[in-house]
Amino acid sequence: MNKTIYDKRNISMMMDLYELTMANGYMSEKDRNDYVTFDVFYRKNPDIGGYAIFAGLEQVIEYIEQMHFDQDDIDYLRSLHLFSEEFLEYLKTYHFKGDIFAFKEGTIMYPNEPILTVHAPLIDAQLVETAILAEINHQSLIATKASRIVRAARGRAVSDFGARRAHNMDAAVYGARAAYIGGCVGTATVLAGQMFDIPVSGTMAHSWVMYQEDEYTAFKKFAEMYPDDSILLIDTYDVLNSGVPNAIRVAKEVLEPMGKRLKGVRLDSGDLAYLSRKVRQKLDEAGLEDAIIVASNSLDEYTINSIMDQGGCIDSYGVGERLITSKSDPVFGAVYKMAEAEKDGQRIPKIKISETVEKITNPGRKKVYRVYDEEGKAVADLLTKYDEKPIDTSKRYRYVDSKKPWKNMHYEHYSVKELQHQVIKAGKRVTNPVPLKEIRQYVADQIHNEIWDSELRFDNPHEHYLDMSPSYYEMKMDLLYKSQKNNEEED
Ligand SMILES: Nc1ncnc2c1ncn2[C@@H]1O[C@H](COP(=O)(O)OP(=O)(O)OP(=O)(O)O)[C@@H](O)[C@H]1O
Ligand SMILES: O=P(O)(O)OC[C@H]1O[C@H](OP(=O)(O)OP(=O)(O)O)[C@H](O)[C@@H]1O
Ligand SMILES: O=C(O)c1cccnc1
Repeated sequence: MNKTIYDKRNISMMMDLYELTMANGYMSEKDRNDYVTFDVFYRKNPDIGGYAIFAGLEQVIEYIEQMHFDQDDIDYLRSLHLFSEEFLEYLKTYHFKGDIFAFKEGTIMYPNEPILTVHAPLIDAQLVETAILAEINHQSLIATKASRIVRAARGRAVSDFGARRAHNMDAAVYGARAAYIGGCVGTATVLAGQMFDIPVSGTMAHSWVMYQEDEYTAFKKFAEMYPDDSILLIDTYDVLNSGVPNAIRVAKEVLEPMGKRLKGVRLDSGDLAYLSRKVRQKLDEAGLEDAIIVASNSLDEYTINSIMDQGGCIDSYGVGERLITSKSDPVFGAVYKMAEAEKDGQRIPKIKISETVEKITNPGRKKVYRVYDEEGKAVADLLTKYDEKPIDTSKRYRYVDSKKPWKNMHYEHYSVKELQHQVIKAGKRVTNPVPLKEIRQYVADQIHNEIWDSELRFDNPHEHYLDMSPSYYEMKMDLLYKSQKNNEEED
């Protein structure tokens, strides 16, 4: 079989040109083998929500481990007339040499905390920026959207129907992965099912009904072929006057004589709350109480919430375009910022100052903890310096609320969990891939057991606290003060 351009491409080249032009420049830095630290973080939750889900880590690890440049790549880069021969030679044997620490995939996360940290020689740390951000931004966005949609469905199943509306094939397949992590029960996308062991399912398209001489024949042929698995699309002509009566007739005339039950029907247009109630009534009257009603048509958490409020009788939602593109808020916005650089054996914290307070970064290598109350609810996240002594939870702990730093604040009767774990050591993975089902369960467990309800609500959710240890806060303030002083001296 011919290899397509998709299979032949070298994903190591999936980076912005400036990563390479900077790396080429770093070749002549005498300290280029010293380590630097970059943090990945994001600034606001999608859809003005109260949380997000960290997804895409496995693809980051795979990218890092495979990094290499083939002769074709070197030839192409040479043709750009931007790079020294020394740099091109260096790329020929390139592999990533640094360390990566990250939240476990599926961890609930909040703005402005380091969800992934790269600690690596300067060139290595720079080259991986684009791919890390692309993977984390995409899958975290879709996992978060899926989680919102699944919660709106209040226990009804949600399936990913998005492939055809995704921005391309990768977006469809990795989007299906992320949607499953976020709580979808499965996907219609066969390649995603095959690649990631996600349950696949489906119904039928309007073309099946339109191609046959009439709706009844279409339903009959399908039911004969798939007697255990027929979900009949009932809205091609007239849901209540034709679709439902034909579905009931097939259940009675075709399936019952085979000893089978009709699995269900699908609605794909009209007022889904009203129609589903009517359809339910008619199916029940015909003794088909166990037949399910699937609904689709440009659904998202807002329409599903509304349909649920209206008493819609829908057992399963198929959600496509608004999930796979996160249509209502399509940019996750995670960034990659330098936090620290080593020079002559000294660790120097770096801070990015901005006129906008939200854009001032959290400097230095750090640790991030989730703090739990006695009931196991996550009350806050906490940043400390990397080398602070471990937190002794038998004692009350003084922290700084960075929005109200003058207040004297303490945690009492609490426990903590460190959120970052090493996933790459000297360029090699040090954690096994986690089965997707486990990641999905981990997300569900946090949502059901750990997260405050006030963070889960769609309107005006509670903003999760990001606290700081006193010495971390002091270090940040000191850097801000020094940088202001330097600026004043320059003026
Ligand atoms: N009862 C309902 N409450 C809230 N939203 C609904 C309800 N029923 C359907 N919707 C949503 O309203 C929108 C209706 O869109 P649209 O007008 O395109 O559908 P339609 O009437 O079925 O037309 P078409 O046949 O072209 O799909 C969809 O996003 C659908 O999910
Ligand atoms: O609306 P979404 O959330 O994106 O869900 C996927 C949509 O894709 C299909 O429609 P399409 O018109 O592509 O094909 P069809 O003829 O099978 O309805 C399906 O019927 C859904 O309406
Ligand atoms: O199986 C279905 O019903 C389906 C799958 C993808 C898109 N729309 C519908």
